[in-house]
Amino acid sequence: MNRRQRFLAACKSQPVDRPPIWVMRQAGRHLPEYRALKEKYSFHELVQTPELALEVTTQPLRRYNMDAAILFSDILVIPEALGQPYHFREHGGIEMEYALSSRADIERLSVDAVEEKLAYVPAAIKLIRQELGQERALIGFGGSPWTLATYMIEGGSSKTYARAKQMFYAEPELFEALMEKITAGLIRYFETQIDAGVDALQIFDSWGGVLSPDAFEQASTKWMGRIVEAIGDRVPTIVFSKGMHHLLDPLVATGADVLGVDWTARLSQVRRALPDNVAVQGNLDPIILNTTPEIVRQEATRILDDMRGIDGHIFNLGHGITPQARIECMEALVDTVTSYGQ
Ligand SMILES: Cc1c2[nH]c(c1CCC(=O)O)Cc1[nH]c(c(CCC(=O)O)c1C)Cc1[nH]c(c(CCC(=O)O)c1C)Cc1[nH]c(c(C)c1CCC(=O)O)C2
Repeated sequence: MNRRQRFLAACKSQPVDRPPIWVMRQAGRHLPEYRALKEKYSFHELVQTPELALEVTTQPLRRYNMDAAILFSDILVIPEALGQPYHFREHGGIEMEYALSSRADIERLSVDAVEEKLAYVPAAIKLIRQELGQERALIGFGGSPWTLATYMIEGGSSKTYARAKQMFYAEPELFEALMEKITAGLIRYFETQIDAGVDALQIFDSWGGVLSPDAFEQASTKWMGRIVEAIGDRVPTIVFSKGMHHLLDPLVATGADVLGVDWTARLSQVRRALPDNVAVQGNLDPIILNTTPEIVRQEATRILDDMRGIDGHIFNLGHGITPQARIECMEALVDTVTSYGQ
């Protein structure tokens, strides 16, 4: 069983020799070689130039013996392709060029140019696929419609999500019109990723956790379910809804093969509460990677022991790695998981 096969088997809850591992946001600021590239190129240049996206995607694989690569890109390329560009704030966080507020703003968004505007993505995927061969899995991704809507309605990163929630509750028709457009754009985007050669797709529902249970179904999982249905069985799907492991029914109803789980839940309990054919991905607290290799080994082993003998586990963090993560800690993590049980 090679690394790609191990990853794909775990996605389908089939038995594997050990859990496959990859790390959310594995490419990026914790790597000195990424920071060196950022001296020369902007984030947008890295994302939009296939050769540079290939380089950044494969940087973590050269250091760590990971089972899967994740395409280097961002969830915000979809709002950008629909007509709402993004930038970075001086002191962290996202700033959209404007905030959506009226029907006219939403009508102006167009899904027609998604393939053309994001043509650099399949181009990068083909290069990465060539480099990885069939040895390691390649994961494509996008944001969930709800998570993207928060950036689009708030006009950037938000602490309260008040404007997005207000539109959902008080202007349901407007909200639906926006969600229809985002979802249609995402489906076209995911299809181009599949055609270009990704092995699996992850939907990042990073801000699902700010919603009430009923709103979570209406504003988030309903739309993710449409996307999963459109993807069908062409590639496995992973839905990561941060902070939502207490609402497994709507997450299972999306039809996803794998559910991402954050660090606040005991993974074996979540897995046991799920149907046999729904796997879990997670769930080390990312902050542990800022401590010491000894602590990382101890905490990763706790998760591995907890999941011992249970099929359908992809090892990952409970959310993205932080820029402060130490290389020695990442090495210890990957070593602990890849040598487990041998
Ligand atoms: C919410 C979200 C975004 N982008 C993403 C999410 C969902 C994942 C999550 O919940 O963690 C997803 C994402 N963003 C990036 C990836 C690359 C693939 C990977 O290695 O996982 C992925 C999967 C690169 C990136 N995306 C970004 C960086 C850092 C850019 C830099 O080099 O400064 C990277 C490597 C920028 C980004 N993009 C976004 C934010 C909030 C930021 C940070 C802004 C800041 O505070 O500086 C939006």
